[in-house]
Amino acid sequence: MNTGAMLRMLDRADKEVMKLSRADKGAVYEFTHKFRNNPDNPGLQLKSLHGNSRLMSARINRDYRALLLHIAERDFLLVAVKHRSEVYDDLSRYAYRINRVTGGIEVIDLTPVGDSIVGRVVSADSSVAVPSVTDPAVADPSVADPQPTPKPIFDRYSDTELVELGVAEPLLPQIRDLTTEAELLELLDRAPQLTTDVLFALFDGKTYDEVRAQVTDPVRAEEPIDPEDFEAAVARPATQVTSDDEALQAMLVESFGRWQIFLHPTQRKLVERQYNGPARVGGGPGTGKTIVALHRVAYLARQLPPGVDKPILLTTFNRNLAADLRTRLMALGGEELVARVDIVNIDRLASRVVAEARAGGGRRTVSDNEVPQLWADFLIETGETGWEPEFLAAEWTQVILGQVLNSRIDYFKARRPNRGRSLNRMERDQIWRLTERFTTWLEGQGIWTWRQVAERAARLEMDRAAASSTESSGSLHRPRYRHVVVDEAQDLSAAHWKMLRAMVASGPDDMFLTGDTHQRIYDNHVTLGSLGINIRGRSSRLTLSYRTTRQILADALQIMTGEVYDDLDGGEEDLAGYRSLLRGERPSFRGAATWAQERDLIAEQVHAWGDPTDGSVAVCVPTREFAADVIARLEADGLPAVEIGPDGPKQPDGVHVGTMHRFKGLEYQRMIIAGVSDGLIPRQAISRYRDTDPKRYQRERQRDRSLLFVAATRPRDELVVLWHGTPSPFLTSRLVQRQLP
Ligand SMILES: Nc1ncnc2c1ncn2[C@@H]1O[C@H](COP(=O)(O)OP(=O)(O)OP(=O)(O)O)[C@@H](O)[C@H]1O
Repeated sequence: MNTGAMLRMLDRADKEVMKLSRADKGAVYEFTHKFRNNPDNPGLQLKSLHGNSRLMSARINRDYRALLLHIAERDFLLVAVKHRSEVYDDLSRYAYRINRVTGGIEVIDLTPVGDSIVGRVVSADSSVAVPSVTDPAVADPSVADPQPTPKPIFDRYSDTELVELGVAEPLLPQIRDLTTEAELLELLDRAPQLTTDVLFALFDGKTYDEVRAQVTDPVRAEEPIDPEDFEAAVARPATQVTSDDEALQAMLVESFGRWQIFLHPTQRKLVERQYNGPARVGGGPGTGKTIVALHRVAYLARQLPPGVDKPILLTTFNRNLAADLRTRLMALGGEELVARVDIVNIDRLASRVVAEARAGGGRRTVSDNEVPQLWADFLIETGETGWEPEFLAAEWTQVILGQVLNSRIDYFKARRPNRGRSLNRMERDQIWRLTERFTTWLEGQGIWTWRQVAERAARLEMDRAAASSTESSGSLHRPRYRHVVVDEAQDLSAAHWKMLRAMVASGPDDMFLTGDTHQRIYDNHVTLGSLGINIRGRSSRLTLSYRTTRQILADALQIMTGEVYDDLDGGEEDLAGYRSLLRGERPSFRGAATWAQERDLIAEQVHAWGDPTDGSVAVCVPTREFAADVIARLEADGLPAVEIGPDGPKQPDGVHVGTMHRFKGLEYQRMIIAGVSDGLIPRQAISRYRDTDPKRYQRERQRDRSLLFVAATRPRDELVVLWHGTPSPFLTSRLVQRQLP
């Protein structure tokens, strides 16, 4: 007879466990092991707490008891780890139920709010509302004058309204009494996830309807909920549990990252859904898009038949991001998972395709930044006049290569969005002929650009896919992958997308894309629908940031004020509902008279933080020259400084210093963004397009704004923004006026 049992852990319990001493954690590990082998083991003293209720306790060691919820015959959920005195003291403290909105299990600790020390020491001043991008003037609750008899925070909403949003009913009496942010935080520290999400969003000034649409609806169960069916409830995404016993044990022993174990219900739903075609997950920085992409890969891998091939492609924009994906996927699923996944950055994938077809002809690949200069050289050498090299470079990369145009006729018909001046047929004919001569000229020099490689790879893959559709099944030309997962999707070009589309057969779960157009830092704008990637009806958004504090988010969103962003498919996207449950200091803003003085401020700030050299602090600057200056300044003070290169920081320790592009995908505890001055951010060089090519000007400006936004959303706890001379126009007057004397 099988005496074993299933034991999963509810997400809130792991927070308690992680606070235990090493020895007690070890005891929890022992306990879970024994329990899974045989819950009836007399040493475990498993017993019901509420008479015939589902709530049970079991002995972990002399001091600690496990609080368990009995789900089914031999299926248990570890809901809390408590000191033994607490477990028997007052059982009316605990309520458990199935949430009527999400269908997930919630175990609620009903200890009254208000008596704790936290409630008294957190000052009301530290509350900062996160404004929405479109409405930066959202009321800040901290501004309200304190009343002699404070007004309950949520008195505008009836019980029914709150319950409809998914708030846990047993907490309603306590919620009614909340009058300060400190009390709210204390309550939310132990409230179920959805209650926390809803109350915070309301507190931040979101309307009832916004909260329903942005917070509640994404986690609403699709099927009717039976409030007594705990077996069904434990399987729903809304019940945040360890996925399996091994994960629970691994977490205790190896202190796994929380992200490896607990997905937010919204994240889990997206990971485990079956999609009828390409799906896209958007969302602001730090909302776990990469985490979702990684879990999606693991989920898809679990459905694969056994084999030694790599039917899943996991790709992203650049090399260091791909390396990071590999490390994180390894942490998530080990060798076995990584063995089934091809992890490669997009340009490398394209050059692999080209190399395999021997289509490169031994050419050296040069950076796309060199293209304008190459055009200039070509025009001088050939004596061609009449066109600006800049214009031709952009036309060639964005329209001809960008859209993988096959022929002159295709170019005549091509749409040229965002290209400024229009071209008649004769002009197009001239440009087409010039580009043909230009590519032959490049070939003569033994070079080509990454965009050309991508275009060539796309063409090869499209030909390959066309060949496979005309051949009988079992041919050599089977699609390369069964599933394609793309992170940082906002930065891929049309040619990249055409290549990817051709690499996987259209069908359920073929493509899964994560990305945020607010963080687009390369000049690639696409409409996926026109590239054969139809995400209509399969597009979702994550809104809860796990990385930065509400205070940092609020200021980062100010940087984005007034700009309009696309949704990769011809529509618009905003950051509505973007929020965080973390809190900290407000970022500080400070101007210096000169760059030399600003460097002194950087050094001063790092000293004020206690000179940490463990890689937890970074300085972000606009150019490499500035990076070199900062490194020299810090080193002059005896602080080891490390440059962030294309593959990430050159070593883990020291103060990391890098240009804005390098910060994509990185996270720090504290950061300084320096050189946020007018003329540097946005770059002075783009002002020449203001009159000659306003659309380009707009695009380049948006790109620089996104770079600043990406940088501002990397720190977890503290952010300092510095400039010299006039501050960047991206810093709103509200931010600049906050500067310290
Ligand atoms: N469910 C989760 N539980 C715990 N931590 C999480 C969870 N989801 C995400 N995180 C953490 O939040 C941080 C941001 O996650 P991630 O890098 O996936 O966000 P992102 O949306 O891809 O960000 P960006 O757009 O800035 O690249 C990481 O430190 C990650 O470990």
